[in-house]
Amino acid sequence: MKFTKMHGLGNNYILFNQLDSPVNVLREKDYPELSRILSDVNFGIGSDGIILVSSSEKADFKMRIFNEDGSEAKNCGNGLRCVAKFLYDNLYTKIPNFTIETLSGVVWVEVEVDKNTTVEYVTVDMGKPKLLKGMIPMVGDPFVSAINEPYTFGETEYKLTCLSMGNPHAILFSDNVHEVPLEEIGPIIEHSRFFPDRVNVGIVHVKNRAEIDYRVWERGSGITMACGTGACASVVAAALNNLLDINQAILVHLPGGDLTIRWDERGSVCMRGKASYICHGELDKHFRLKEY
Ligand SMILES: N[C@@H](CCC[C@H](N)C(=O)O)C(=O)O
Repeated sequence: MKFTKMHGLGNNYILFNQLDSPVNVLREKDYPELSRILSDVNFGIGSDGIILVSSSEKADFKMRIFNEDGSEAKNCGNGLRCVAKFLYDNLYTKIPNFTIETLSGVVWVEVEVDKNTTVEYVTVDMGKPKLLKGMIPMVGDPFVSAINEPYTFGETEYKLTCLSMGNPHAILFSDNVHEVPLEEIGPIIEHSRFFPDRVNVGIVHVKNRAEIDYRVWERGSGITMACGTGACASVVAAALNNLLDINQAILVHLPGGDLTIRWDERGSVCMRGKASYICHGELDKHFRLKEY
């Protein structure tokens, strides 16, 4: 089983290309375990999860993503940019814009190549944010949204703005993204009773009306260097709290680098950023690295 390890701003995934092999050596029930084993930084390869790329009946290609803990997510912004780069660089498409099916729907991507004609930047139309509690999902009236609503965790109250970008995000605002102990409150909020499917937790500092800082605790993976859907969710959350001017490109600073996000309130959220290779390799039938 050949793999390619890639990252989008340090958010790193082990990608399995299932486009060429009609006989899939992996079975559906193997994926969660494979993700847990390979993601382990001490005994595996080390990653935030695995990504499967295959053909689709609804779009040009299909992507599935499993977190480090083996849970399957419906969407992954950084993963989509990696998959788009992989597909174009490896000549699975010669057209710079194409569609990818995810479990949360079909997205449109566009690649920009550098002077070596390999993909440098990818823009993804991440679709419309889902703002109603029932669609996130979170507890409470399913037909209202959670904008700067107080929630208590233990002794501490946090004001959360929650929405789904295909996967659920809870955003809280702070004057400094490093001031809030994300390692402590991330898992508490992720597993709290307010979010039946758990949640990704983000801290946002609004620097000015076109620029934010963002740190994330990812559902199923913990602290990561970046989260694409989370960056989109942060911009939407800040706009809903009237802290940003929408209909313009917002610069999002993440620990692993920058993304540009644009949300037209009537429509989709568009994300533009880089994707990169880390290494290629091969696994044996016990999911261990093949040595050469
Ligand atoms: N890092 C991703 C999101 C991956 C899935 C997430 N942890 C979840 O379970 O919802 C991104 O770039 O969007």
